[in-house]
Amino acid sequence: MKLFSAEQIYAADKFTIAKQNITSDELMERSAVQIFNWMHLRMQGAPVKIHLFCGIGNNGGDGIALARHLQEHGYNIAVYVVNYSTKRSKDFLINLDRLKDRKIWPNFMDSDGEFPEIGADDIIVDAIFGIGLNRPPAKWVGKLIDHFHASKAFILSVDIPSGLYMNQVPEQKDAVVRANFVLSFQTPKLVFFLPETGIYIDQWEVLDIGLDMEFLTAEETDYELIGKSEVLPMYVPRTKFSHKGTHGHVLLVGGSYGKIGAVTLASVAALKIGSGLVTSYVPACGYTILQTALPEAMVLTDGETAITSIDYTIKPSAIGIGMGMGTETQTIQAFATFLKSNSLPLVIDADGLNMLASNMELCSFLSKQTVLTPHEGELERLVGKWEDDFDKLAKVKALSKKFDCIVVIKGAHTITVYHDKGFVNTTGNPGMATAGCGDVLSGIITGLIAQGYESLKAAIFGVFLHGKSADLQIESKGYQALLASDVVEGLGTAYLDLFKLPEKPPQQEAESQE
Ligand SMILES: NC(=O)C1=CN([C@@H]2O[C@H](COP(=O)(O)OP(=O)(O)OC[C@H]3O[C@@H](n4cnc5c(N)ncnc54)[C@H](O)[C@@H]3O)[C@@H](O)[C@H]2O)[C@@H](O)CC1
Ligand SMILES: Nc1ncnc2c1ncn2[C@@H]1O[C@H](COP(=O)(O)OP(=O)(O)O)[C@@H](O)[C@H]1O
Ligand SMILES: [K+]
Repeated sequence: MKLFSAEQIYAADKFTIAKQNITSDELMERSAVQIFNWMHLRMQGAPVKIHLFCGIGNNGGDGIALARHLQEHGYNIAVYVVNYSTKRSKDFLINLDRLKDRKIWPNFMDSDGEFPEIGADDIIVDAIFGIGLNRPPAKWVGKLIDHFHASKAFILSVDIPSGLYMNQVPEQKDAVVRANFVLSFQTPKLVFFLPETGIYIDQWEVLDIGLDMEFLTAEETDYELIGKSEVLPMYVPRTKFSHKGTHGHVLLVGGSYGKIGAVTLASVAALKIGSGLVTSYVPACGYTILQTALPEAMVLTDGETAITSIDYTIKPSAIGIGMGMGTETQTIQAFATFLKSNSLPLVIDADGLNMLASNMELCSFLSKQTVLTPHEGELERLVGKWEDDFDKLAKVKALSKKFDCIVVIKGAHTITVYHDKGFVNTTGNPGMATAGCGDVLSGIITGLIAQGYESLKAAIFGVFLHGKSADLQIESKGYQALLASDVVEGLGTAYLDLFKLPEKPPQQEAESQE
């Protein structure tokens, strides 16, 4: 699913209005009806108090139009106009008149007034600011938002939590609505998924307001959200007459005394994701461990407790390097010599990234489209400190372009960046914040590349399957008990899940609840 910028959404509105020969007010009405239907389906006329806080732009207009529908269906509403500016939008005014025609008089709030009482069991509809926010909200609006939070009422945000920008991190962290639920028009927003801005959203859902599909399909976006429908076309099935040689040979180089587990986890993940052969290249202290833990893998050794040179005669189809490798001087030398001579597809993780960060000149020797899989700590060593999430993404894009590499920024929503484009993952859970999960990911990605997946697809698909496996595993194991080995174990079911159809089509599901 594409993640559009505010400019693209405004352009889509304009295009849709012209093509479908409707007015902007009709588009607003569609949006409001969609929100109303969503609420009505769940509330079934319940007499809960609904406080609608509406700004004076189009987001406010949506809220005012919604208030009319709620009132027509007998809901218990209170409407407030958050009068932060005198520049009211045309469609806001049209809807305000319609509300007044029905004898509904909103409370106009400004910097002087008192805030209304809101009960903990009430519902707040947040329609103060939408995607048009372009400067910090006034102080009193920030206080109103504090008042929302203090009430403990359920907050439903229209389109985007008020106070969040589309393309930057908010300056005042407390002047942003923390939404329990966001109903986002047509597409989710990038800020729902970034660590500094995603914290304002518990749950979200997209409402289709019928923006022109032709326009949306043709429009290129900087970011894409990766779900099942995006990765399914990437899947390459096995053929009947394939054999182990068909599915690639992974070479994993890593491990040091006390950290042989890292390369073991990567090796088993590479096998589980489907590579035909796996060779693990470890210091001698890891030989027995690996051969015992993983009889399916072949083992090559060098040095006693850390790798001192990387020499082999096998012909791997992809190489993963760095897991638990350490950063001893001789290991760095071996790593540098290896990079200078290697032209095979490569994945670099953990200490491989640390060695790269302290010797950035080595980046020019990376084979084309090398996959780097840093967590934020490793990333900072590579690109330096960033000001905020947007600055981080800009820095990563610059790195990707400079060295033609793919950067997998690991996190709650892992983002795979290649040149100017980012792919935002939707699977995974906090159970994965446990030792070794990153090693598993590097084994998965290397294993997919070895099987013939292009490096970018391997990174995107691998990140998806890694998170999906963990999502399926926590259903029986819970968050706390999840181990990296469980994520490896679940890879088979993650593959199978790709082909699972929803039990009922969503439409039917919705109808049957009515
Ligand atoms: N395609 C869509 O997604 C549609 C979106 N609609 C709604 O339209 C919204 C966008 O509406 P607008 O562009 O009117 O913008 P908003 O309603 O988000 O913002 C209000 C206006 O206030 C001004 N403003 C921004 N920051 C301010 C601040 N801190 N203090 C005072 N004034 C400030 C801006 O100039 C802006 O025009 C969407 O979020 C959505 O709710 C729908 O009504 C129609 C279709
Ligand atoms: N809260 C979370 N939600 C989703 N995924 C997570 C979360 N925390 C960690 N992960 C995932 O788990 C993996 C952890 O990797 P990493 O930090 O390198 O661990 P390690 O070095 O122990 O292997 C990454 O793929 C990351 O995206
Ligand atoms: K809002």
